[in-house]
Amino acid sequence: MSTASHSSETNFLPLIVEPEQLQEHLDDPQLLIIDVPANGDSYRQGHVPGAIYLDFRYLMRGEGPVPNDVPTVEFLSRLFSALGLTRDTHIVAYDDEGGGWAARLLWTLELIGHTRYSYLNGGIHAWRDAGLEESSEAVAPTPSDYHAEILNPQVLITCDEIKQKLDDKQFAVWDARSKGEFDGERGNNKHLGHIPGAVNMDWLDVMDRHRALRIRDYAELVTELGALGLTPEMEIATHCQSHHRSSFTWLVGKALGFNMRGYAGSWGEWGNRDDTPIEK
Ligand SMILES: O=S(=O)([O-])[S-]
Repeated sequence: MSTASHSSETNFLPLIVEPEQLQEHLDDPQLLIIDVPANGDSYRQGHVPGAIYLDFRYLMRGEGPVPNDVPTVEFLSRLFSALGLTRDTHIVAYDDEGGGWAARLLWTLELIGHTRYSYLNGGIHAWRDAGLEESSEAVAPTPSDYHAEILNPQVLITCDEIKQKLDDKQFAVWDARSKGEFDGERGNNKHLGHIPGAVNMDWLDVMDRHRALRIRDYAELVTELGALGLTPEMEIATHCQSHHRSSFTWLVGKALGFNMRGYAGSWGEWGNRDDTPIEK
């Protein structure tokens, strides 16, 4: 069995890759394109040529008090071996919903120290919008022997850490849920509302609906986030209900140069405990 180590350092594609850029690299042997759609039929209907399919449910633990938590390292080792990850693989992830599940995959890779990755900006919608060729042929992965360990634990933030940091002026919480959930008017949790001091920018508002769900203009986003009190110097925890939508805000924050951490427990944990402060 191989031992855990960070991925190779140099990336041949940027963090956020455009369809045309990806197309130029489709034949690169180090490239592993992963389609992780919200709707399982999306892959069958058409995917980027050579892309393999990943069921998004494998990115969460699926059991225990916080089912949306990170899977065990044993599970992640099996998962990434089945997908064929090696230290030199450059992963490009995308989905059919503007980046939520793709970003959860990339966030998980960052957590295990595999930083050779990109997000296909806008996912399959942008690929289609660019008029590029699609395939409907299923691609089988070539398994590897990948040994996962949590090598970048700071990419994750826990409930207790957030509680301890709430009075820290250099710390902020970006709640990626809808306004209704943030205001405590919607949700199926024991307690509704938000983390005290959190700011709300819905993940959908980060996507450009006129540009096939690509990430909106960076300068505009930085200005809007700044107006909410989020700046690149701060440590920012982001969450939603189960760290799916907020994986995308984590990725976008990272692309903008912010210091982001993902709260995997999210409101599924915070809103169902009795020892967490809540504001409405
Ligand atoms: O998108 S979600 O994790 O909040 S259900």
